[in-house]
Amino acid sequence: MTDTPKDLDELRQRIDELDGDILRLISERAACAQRVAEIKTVEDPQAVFYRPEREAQVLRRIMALNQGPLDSEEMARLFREIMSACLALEQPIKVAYLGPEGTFTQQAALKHFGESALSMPMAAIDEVFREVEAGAVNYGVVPVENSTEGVVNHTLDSFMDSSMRICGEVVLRIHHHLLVAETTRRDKVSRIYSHPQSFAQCRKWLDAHFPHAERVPVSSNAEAARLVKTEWHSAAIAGDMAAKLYGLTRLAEKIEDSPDNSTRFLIIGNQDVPMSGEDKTSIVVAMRNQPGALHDLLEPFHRHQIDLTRLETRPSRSGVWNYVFFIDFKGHCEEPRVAAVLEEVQLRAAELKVLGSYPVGVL
Ligand SMILES: C=C(O[C@@H]1C=C(C(=O)O)C=C[C@H]1O)C(=O)O
Repeated sequence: MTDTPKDLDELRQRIDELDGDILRLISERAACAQRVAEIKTVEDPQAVFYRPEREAQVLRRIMALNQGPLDSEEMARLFREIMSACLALEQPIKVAYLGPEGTFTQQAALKHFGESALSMPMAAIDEVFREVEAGAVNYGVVPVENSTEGVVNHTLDSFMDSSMRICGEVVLRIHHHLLVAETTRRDKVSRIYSHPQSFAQCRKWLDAHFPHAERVPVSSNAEAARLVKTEWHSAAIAGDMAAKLYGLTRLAEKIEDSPDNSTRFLIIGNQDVPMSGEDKTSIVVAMRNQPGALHDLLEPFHRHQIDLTRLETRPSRSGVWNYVFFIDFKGHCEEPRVAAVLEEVQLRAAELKVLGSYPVGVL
């Protein structure tokens, strides 16, 4: 922009011009993405258009280039939607998530794939796995750990019986609100519905503000929001998606006890994701039950200076090995250093399964 427009009319004219430019550029970008899809289809008629590593690179580049005034995350969010719409031109991506509609998992699915994805609620985590395995959907989204409540065991257990790969991760800041309906008598709230995890995450706030209200655990936050619609003396603890879905208003906002309450979700699919430049790998390892087993398992990571980001233990269900370890670490299995560690672990372990290498969550 050479000279600064001075009055409102001029500014609005300039905005119209810029919108025209943006429109033209987005259309040109969409045409390029369509062309990429055509080339992919010629190479392989069954080609998967969605490329997690490429999308992560696009978003990271945008964040690095951004100079404001919008913050980088906001800018990446806009580009996330542009990519989502471009991809949907070819085929809207189908994503199964742990439902019902209005849960944080749906929010995570849309944050990762954008609003043009078709998201389908499933009743349980193993159903999400089954839908992906059966090819009914392209990907699945399941919660795996919460910063205050810890690991989601169902998800880890599902990986033990499944051949699904991890294709990505997404971290969502979890904000809980106390929600009421238009008909709720706000001064007479005597019952609060929520998911047990959300109750746990808001326990101190509830003790301070609603010590006498009955806390009724239900299967999801969205279910809690639905129930509130029918009862004048009830409130729900749930997030923005559920509030919007059921037309509830916030009696109190962000009532979670820990201000950086977040949940990590995994994207599961049946694709091996190439390197993006900033990746993580997840493995599950069964060790023989003998003294020093955990030390033997971790020693190669230490020696090759590989950063562990998570270690979980689950009882093995086979009975032969007592415990299995879920390990996340920085790096991609195609990197020589990571390949070397995995080879060593393989020798020491009773069983090793690489669940996937995938881009570190960008948004
Ligand atoms: C265009 C491509 O395909 C898809 C669309 C992308 C985009 O709009 O930038 C990026 C990765 C893929 O999910 C590609 O592989 O480059």
